[in-house]
Amino acid sequence: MANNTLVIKLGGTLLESDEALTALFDGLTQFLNDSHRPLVLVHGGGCLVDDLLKGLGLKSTKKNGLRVTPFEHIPLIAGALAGTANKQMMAKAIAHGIKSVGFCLADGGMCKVTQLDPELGAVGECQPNDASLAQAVLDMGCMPVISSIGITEQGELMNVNADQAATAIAELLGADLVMLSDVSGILDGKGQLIPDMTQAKAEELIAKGVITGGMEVKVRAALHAAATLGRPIAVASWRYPEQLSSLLAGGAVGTKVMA
Ligand SMILES: Nc1ncnc2c1ncn2[C@@H]1O[C@H](COP(=O)(O)OP(=O)(O)O)[C@@H](O)[C@H]1O
Ligand SMILES: CC(=O)N[C@@H](CCC(=O)OP(=O)(O)O)C(=O)O
Repeated sequence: MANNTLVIKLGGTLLESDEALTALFDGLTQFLNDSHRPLVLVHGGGCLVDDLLKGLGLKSTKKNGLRVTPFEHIPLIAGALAGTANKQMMAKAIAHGIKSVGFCLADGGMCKVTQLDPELGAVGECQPNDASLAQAVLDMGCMPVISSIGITEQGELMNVNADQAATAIAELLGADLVMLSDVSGILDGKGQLIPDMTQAKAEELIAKGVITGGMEVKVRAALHAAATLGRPIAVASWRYPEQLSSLLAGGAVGTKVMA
């Protein structure tokens, strides 16, 4: 049987606008009604973490797009991502009549998470592991809503970049992957949308400093998923929900990342 599961990664800045979040869920509801495809959401929430840490007078830095996460910050970050962000996404789903279940990467052993680099602190690297819980939830007609908090085999909480988490979940389920961010796709040095992205082109633009920070992490994650899943990964905006059905039908919206 063909697997037509779709994983959508939602960038956290979406949570800063209730209007944009509602419009996006209107589009998702329409998509679910029209296509009846199993849908999984993986979400970020970096902006919520920024606000929380700033409010508490704590400094937070990023290294190559990844948040340096001192172990004393991880309970707060887990609260913002697996708590606030996850439940705000679920709340919007429920208000749209979409039955959903909120998870982190550790639930049911979905993903194996290990510490990425001691210099980054409690930052995790994520591998797909056990699909049975997510699949059972999809088979029940519910939508998994997954945050990027993971737990190591030693029982330590880890902060995983949400693009890397979405890639692992798409690989776990053999699903299509669409990454929705606050930009219309990958942009060139003049701010113009690049319709197609390959590994070679990405390396060139990263070396030139055109693709930086969070987008560098996203592009590398998308290239990884495109290679392992053998299909293009879309990077597009959550700002234009009216383009969602065309995008989800494989139309030319945003950037198509190919291995
Ligand atoms: N070449 C590029 N094209 C588009 N965005 C870029 C590029 N280089 C850096 N960026 C930055 O990457 C951001 C998107 O990454 P990120 O903030 O991690 O998004 P999200 O939270 O949606 O995952 C953009 O808002 C932009 O500031
Ligand atoms: C390690 C790391 O960088 N973790 C991210 C997790 C959240 C995230 O990726 O959120 P967005 O998708 O909204 O950017 C962070 O702490 O910001």
